[in-house]
Amino acid sequence: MQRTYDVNVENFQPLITPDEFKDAYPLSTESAKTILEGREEIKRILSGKDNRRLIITGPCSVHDETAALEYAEKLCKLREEVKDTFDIIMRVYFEKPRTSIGWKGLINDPYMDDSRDLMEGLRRARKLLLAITAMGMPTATEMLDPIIPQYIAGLVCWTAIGARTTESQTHREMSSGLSMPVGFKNCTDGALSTAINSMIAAAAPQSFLGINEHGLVSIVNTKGNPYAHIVLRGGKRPNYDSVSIREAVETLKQKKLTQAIIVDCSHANSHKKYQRQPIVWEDVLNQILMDTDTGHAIKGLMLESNLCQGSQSMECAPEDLTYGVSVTDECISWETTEELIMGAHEKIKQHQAM
Ligand SMILES: O=C[C@H](O)[C@H](O)COP(=O)(O)O
Ligand SMILES: C=C(OP(=O)(O)O)C(=O)O
Repeated sequence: MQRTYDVNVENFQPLITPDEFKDAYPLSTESAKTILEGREEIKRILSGKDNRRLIITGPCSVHDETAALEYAEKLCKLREEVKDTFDIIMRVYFEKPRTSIGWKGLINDPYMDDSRDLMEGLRRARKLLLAITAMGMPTATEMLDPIIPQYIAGLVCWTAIGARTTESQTHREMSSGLSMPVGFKNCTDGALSTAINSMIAAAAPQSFLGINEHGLVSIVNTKGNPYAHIVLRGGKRPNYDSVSIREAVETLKQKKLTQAIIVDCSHANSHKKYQRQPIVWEDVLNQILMDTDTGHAIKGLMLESNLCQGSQSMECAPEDLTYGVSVTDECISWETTEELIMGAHEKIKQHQAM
């Protein structure tokens, strides 16, 4: 009889189980300390127990581990310098959600040649997260595939659910079981309601299908994630201005949700132009310095930043790419990043001394 299932599947390639994988690339004591302390600091900031703000900064996507490590080293030093005012977390993004098609990130296609060696991608992602957390740098990523967390989520301090998946039940269920605070982006058209509904769904206990650490397909029963929050990234129009932030605060209040907002200075808030990120940054910083309840609700800022500014096309061979330049969205340079963060640190210090 003609097959009625898997008609469009080319083949299945079994993976090693999450526990075998974690045994091969184990968590060190230093990394465990960074992750556990990093998550606690984020929770304290989101809940208002710590007055500092979060800065989630780093490349739009990691495609070159050497450049990511160089960035992490610089960021570690900066993190130490501004630790009185900010808690810096590094964007270490391996999964890229595409509007239609395109490179889906280091895990999906680590050789960037469409060979799609996911096992190698997972290995490289885990090794990089281990190296970055061993330096003492807390990590942020976007979780897209619902199986991947079993392989790497133990090394992540903050997770985003992106604008393209914020309305997805699968991602809300997954978030309800994740071990770290999860930020839900508003959806691509700018509607807040999808992210607000996500926060409610993620905070609730859920039951769904997943895999356990032995790789067994299982019913996953979760407790709910108490640290789900909203990330404003713009939509049809930017939403970092004080009127938009006020609207978000009022909506969170009405729904009796924690008034904790992270503003993404990139994406639709900057029309994906790296030159506009500093404009958004300064505006949001001024709102924070206003000491109003909207300013207090802004718990963090996100930057897309790399060693060098701009972006490059992936049309050339991977070895011909320019070092330290994004292959996905445009990023600000390291120099601009340092200038923005140091400038904000000084302004907050002066404000506190007044
Ligand atoms: O952050 C990255 C991109 O904005 C996201 O992956 C969508 O990219 P695309 O619209 O180029 O596919
Ligand atoms: C894809 C991203 O953002 P968004 O979901 O807001 O487009 C991202 O931060 O890499």
